[in-house]
Amino acid sequence: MNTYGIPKQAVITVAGTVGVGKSTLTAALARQLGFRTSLESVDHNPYLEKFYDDFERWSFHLQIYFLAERFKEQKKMFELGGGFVQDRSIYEDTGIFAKMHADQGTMSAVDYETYTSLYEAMVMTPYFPHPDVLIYLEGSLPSILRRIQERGREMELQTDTGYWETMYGRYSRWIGEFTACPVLRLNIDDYDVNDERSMADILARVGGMIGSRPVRI
Ligand SMILES: Nc1ncnc2c1ncn2[C@@H]1O[C@H](COP(=O)(O)OP(=O)(O)O)[C@@H](O)[C@H]1O
Ligand SMILES: Nc1ncnc2c1ncn2[C@H]1C[C@H](O)[C@@H](COP(=O)(O)O)O1
Repeated sequence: MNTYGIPKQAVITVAGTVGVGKSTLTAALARQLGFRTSLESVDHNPYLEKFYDDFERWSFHLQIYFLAERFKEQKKMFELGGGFVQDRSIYEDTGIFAKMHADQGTMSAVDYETYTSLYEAMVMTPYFPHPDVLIYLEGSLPSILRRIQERGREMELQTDTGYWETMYGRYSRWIGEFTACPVLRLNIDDYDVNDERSMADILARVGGMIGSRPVRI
């Protein structure tokens, strides 16, 4: 247990829409806590650029790839006994991305069914304890679009703004119904990743939420 009341085997997940600041906050919190990070790899993803080029053709491949990557990360966190800050949850892959593409017809019904049954089989394994706290990052759509712009990933810049707007709306509804673990909602205007006190304040709130609840790993 550290000064924030966060057990050393805890798993904290940072969730939120593309560009909101998950990776940046994940790194800052892990540094402050002395935890490891579990990060999404964009650079080595063999499907992501193809997917942005042609959603219909590559949706299923990409979702299976992300599922496999998340599963490997999940297994690693489990085997190392926790102590991780994780960039994005598996709940978002299924509850936001896969569902959005299935609903808008860029993933076929049969592919979505296959994906969902694989996901359900995976979460039934012992490697899938829920995170101790999920930090949900939120902010205004213009601020988030600005961040996507400034980060400058070509494939995202070439994607229609409507895609990010739809995703933004889906995230807002999704988090309102999310019950898998305790949620700390954090507005992106209310913290500074370069300020230790600001990070300590977030961690104290996380510690308060974990409180005496048993850590699952
Ligand atoms: N607290 C912050 N203040 C200002 N800019 C930020 C902040 N957090 C992230 N950014 C910038 O916003 C962009 C997206 O951040 P990133 O952490 O990659 O988002 P995500 O992982 O959610 O896609 C990056 O250019 C990053 O430098
Ligand atoms: N499950 C996913 N399906 C489609 N696209 C996804 C999924 N998970 C992440 N992505 C995309 C979105 C971004 O372009 C990159 C990285 O996400 P970020 O929110 O910037 O960490 O991958």
